[in-house]
Amino acid sequence: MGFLFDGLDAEGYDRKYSDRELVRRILRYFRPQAPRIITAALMISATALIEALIPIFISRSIDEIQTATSLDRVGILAGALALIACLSWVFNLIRQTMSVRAIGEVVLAMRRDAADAVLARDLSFYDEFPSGKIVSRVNSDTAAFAQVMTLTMDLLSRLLLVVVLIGYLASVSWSLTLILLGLAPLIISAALAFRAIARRVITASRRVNAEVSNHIQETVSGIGVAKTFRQEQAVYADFLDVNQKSRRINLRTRYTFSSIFPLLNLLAAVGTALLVYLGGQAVYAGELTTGSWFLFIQGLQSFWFPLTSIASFWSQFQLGLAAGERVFALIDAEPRVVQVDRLDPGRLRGEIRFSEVDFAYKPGEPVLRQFNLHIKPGERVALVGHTGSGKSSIAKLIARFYEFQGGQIQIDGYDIRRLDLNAYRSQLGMVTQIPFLFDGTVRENIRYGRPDADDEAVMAAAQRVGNGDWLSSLPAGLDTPVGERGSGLSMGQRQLVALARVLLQDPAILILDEATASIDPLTEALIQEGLDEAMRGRTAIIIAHRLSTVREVDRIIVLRHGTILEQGTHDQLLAAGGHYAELYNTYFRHQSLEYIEAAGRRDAA
Ligand SMILES: Nc1ncnc2c1ncn2[C@@H]1O[C@H](COP(=O)(O)OP(=O)(O)OP(=O)(O)O)[C@@H](O)[C@H]1O
Repeated sequence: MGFLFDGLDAEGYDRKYSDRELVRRILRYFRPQAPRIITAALMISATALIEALIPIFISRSIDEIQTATSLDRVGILAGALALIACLSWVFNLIRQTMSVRAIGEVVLAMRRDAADAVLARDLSFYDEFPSGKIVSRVNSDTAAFAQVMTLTMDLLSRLLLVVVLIGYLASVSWSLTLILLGLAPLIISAALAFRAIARRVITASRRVNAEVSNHIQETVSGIGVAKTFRQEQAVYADFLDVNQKSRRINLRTRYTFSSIFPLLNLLAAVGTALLVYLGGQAVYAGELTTGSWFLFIQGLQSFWFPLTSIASFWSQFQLGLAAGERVFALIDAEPRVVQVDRLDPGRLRGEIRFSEVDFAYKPGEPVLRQFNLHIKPGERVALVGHTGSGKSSIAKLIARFYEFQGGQIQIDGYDIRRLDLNAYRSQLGMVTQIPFLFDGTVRENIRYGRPDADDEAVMAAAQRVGNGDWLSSLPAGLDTPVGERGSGLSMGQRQLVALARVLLQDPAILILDEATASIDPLTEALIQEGLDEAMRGRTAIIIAHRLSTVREVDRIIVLRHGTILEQGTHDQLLAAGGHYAELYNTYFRHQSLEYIEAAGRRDAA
């Protein structure tokens, strides 16, 4: 039942499917599994039939033994029972294998579609929807759906057994069958009531368990900060509190479970007593054989499980469908970045033109308004401006991560919307502030830039960054593992790997978000060399944070609130004494050698 409360929060891309549409969609996944499902269904029917035979045979033996003159018949009945049990085992095995396989394949196909859809989504989708929830849809929701499908198969087989038994019982005694059927609503309503209670306590228990896990995760990930501020005791006390609460609630859950389910058994016992009493009277009056009496008592037992399951089945089935619906909604979420054509532009020259571009992440909150910018092939452009001025947004639009609402963006004269995204992005290199490295070796991470590159090409790219001097600082050279998200490397080393990766990729356009974090001077020099190498011969757009960069580029574009305030070289802009000069004084100047030397002299004085 673990899935019952997973990922139930609604998301913006959620939609309601009509029942028909939902069923049609589910059936489409099951269609390729038709042979397995049909086999399973046949096995379910066969098992139900022969399992119904077991109590019938036993009841017959009871009757036979009273009038038997020899034990032969009883022996035959016992043999038949053993045979039925074996057959039932075989049928069950086939059914389980078939249904597990069919459902497994369906889940595989759903997960594949969901993963495809997630990978195809543009970045705006990930901004809006937390990755944890997307993961939960691909993972838990598909599992929940599978669980419900398995449950449905099980229940169907049980129900079929009940139908066969009831049919037989009715032919033996109408009145007792009616009593048995009369107990059904009682059992179902009791089971429903108990289920409601169970659900409440389970919810509380799940919440508190999640709280405990969260607490542990937060404590472990923030342990460095806690230690720095000597807060270990407080963290420990908080944890004890949460743990105490968890113990209380989990105990209550256990008590509830251990008290309500025996109550259900009590109800079953009352029903049995009733049948024993009335059946006994009928046997006494000669209206019923002893064997049939036993059959009714046994019938209640077979009745019991499916009825309590039916009570909970419907809501579980709904939850399973809802899980399926959530997965379909994820698969069907409309992409916002839509290409209207698949033009392969060949090797790009790297010309970029924004004409009257309007862009907003959210309706009503424009970031760029009728924005114009022309970057020549091979030009090095630095974007500068205060935080929130729109630098990254321009880079993201060039990378086609987001859809813009008005105007046009052209790459080498082609409308960006008409390009084949794969072909285009293969010529677009990106180095982010905190480069994302995948768990693996440095070599694998560099090769990510061009998966078909051989070892020599990878090594050559690594050597082009700072003459390869940085490789000696890695314990196992290119084979050094980078750890999860690159955590095993220093920030500077990660930047160097990212630069080598982009050199191997050899893009026509390079987008670079310079790191703001300070790095030791040696690594900084290596990065600078790597950067120069990476920018050579291609168009480069740099979200600049370093003085050395802004001094080097062909053009600095100064942004404020999504508009270009001024542009030119470092010297031109300084001389103009405008916003850049102001930025320089507050942001870049302290990085200059003259400033650092003057500060040194002041400190010494
Ligand atoms: N994913 C997003 N969703 C919604 N709004 C966003 C998103 N990213 C940026 N914005 C908003 O768009 C505006 C421009 O942001 P942008 O990231 O382009 O600025 P920036 O100049 O790159 O800033 P920084 O130097 O801090 O990275 C800001 O007002 C910001 O709040």
